[in-house]
Amino acid sequence: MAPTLNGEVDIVIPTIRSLNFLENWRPFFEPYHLIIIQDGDPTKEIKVPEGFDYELYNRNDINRILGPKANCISFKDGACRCFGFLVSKKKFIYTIDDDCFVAKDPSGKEIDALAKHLENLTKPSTPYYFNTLYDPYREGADFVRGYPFSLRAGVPTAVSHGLWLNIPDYDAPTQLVKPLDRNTRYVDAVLTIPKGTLYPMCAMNLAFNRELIGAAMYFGIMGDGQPLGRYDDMWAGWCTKVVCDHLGYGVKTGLPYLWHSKASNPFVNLKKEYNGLFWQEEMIPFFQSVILPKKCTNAQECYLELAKQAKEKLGPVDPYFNNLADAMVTWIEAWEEFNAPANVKNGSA
Ligand SMILES: O=c1ccn([C@@H]2O[C@H](COP(=O)(O)OP(=O)(O)O[C@H]3O[C@@H](CO)[C@H](O)[C@H]3O)[C@@H](O)[C@H]2O)c(=O)[nH]1
Ligand SMILES: [Mn+2]
Repeated sequence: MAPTLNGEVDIVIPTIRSLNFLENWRPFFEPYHLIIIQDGDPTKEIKVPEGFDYELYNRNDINRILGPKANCISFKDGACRCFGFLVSKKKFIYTIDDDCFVAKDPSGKEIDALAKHLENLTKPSTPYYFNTLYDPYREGADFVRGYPFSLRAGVPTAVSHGLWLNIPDYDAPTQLVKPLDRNTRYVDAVLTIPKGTLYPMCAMNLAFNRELIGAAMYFGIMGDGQPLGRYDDMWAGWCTKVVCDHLGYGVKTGLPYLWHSKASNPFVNLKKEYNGLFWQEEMIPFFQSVILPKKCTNAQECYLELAKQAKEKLGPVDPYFNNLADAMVTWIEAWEEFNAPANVKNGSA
């Protein structure tokens, strides 16, 4: 059974809408602390349903707390959520969108998504050799015949990527041509993504070990004033995967599911994503060819090296990547300020 670990988990929610969805999660989220990032107009009053333990930050708070470094936190894009990762002091983060609800498994039972993520994160991963029965650490499963005993201890899990029933995480062109597509397929599986394989990470239903990989879970500069939006989680997913591969951590995908209720507007999304649809053809090969030096032994060091290589290799694609690489460095400066053991800053609003 999944551990509760409520003193060790923060739930981070970016929002431009309302937090009514929390009512649906009440039995599952009430024991935990919420960090809410209110995006858009900071003068708008946002209601948090009674009984939840939370801290809330709007743009004015972010500017006040980070000063000049606030320019590494996006405005008018879900990427703003990474401010919550920065100010958290917990070991684990679960981040979820405000249009996501509790899904049911095929037996009709409500899925406790956070509990399943914690189970994924507290059990090892197997990135070096694929187990054909998927997660060998699940009850009722094990390593299959031919699985080397030397690899059966696995490696620490840094990221748990959950999936979505109902509205799938499509890009704008796919949304435009398949507006009625709904995901009804519940696949009862958790897989470790093999070492050397990238994946499109979605932040709608995502958990990670902040101590292991938090410094690399930066969502970039997107949205207002930038030529790119909605690639926040993709960028963070590519960065964290290459860092996990280098440091020997695992990334899992599959269970748990949640119910994604609202399709964002595909025309608006197309405008935001437009450059990314071209640039991803350069970004992904870049990440596929990144080699991090042996001297990088933690997420911060890896991330600074990644920023350097991104500037060198992607800067010529578009000047945007020079700014993104600079923002990555600013993020690490902020991360070190907030997370230095001797200098733990109180980020409370
Ligand atoms: O300007 C904004 C826009 C949105 N948010 C908050 O971010 C999440 C996700 O937004 P939304 O539901 O509109 O987007 P989707 O297309 O369904 O989600 C996917 O796009 C990803 C890329 O950003 C995202 O991670 C995916 O899940 C909601 O909570 C919005 O309120 C925002 O803060 N600012
Ligand atoms: Mn959504």
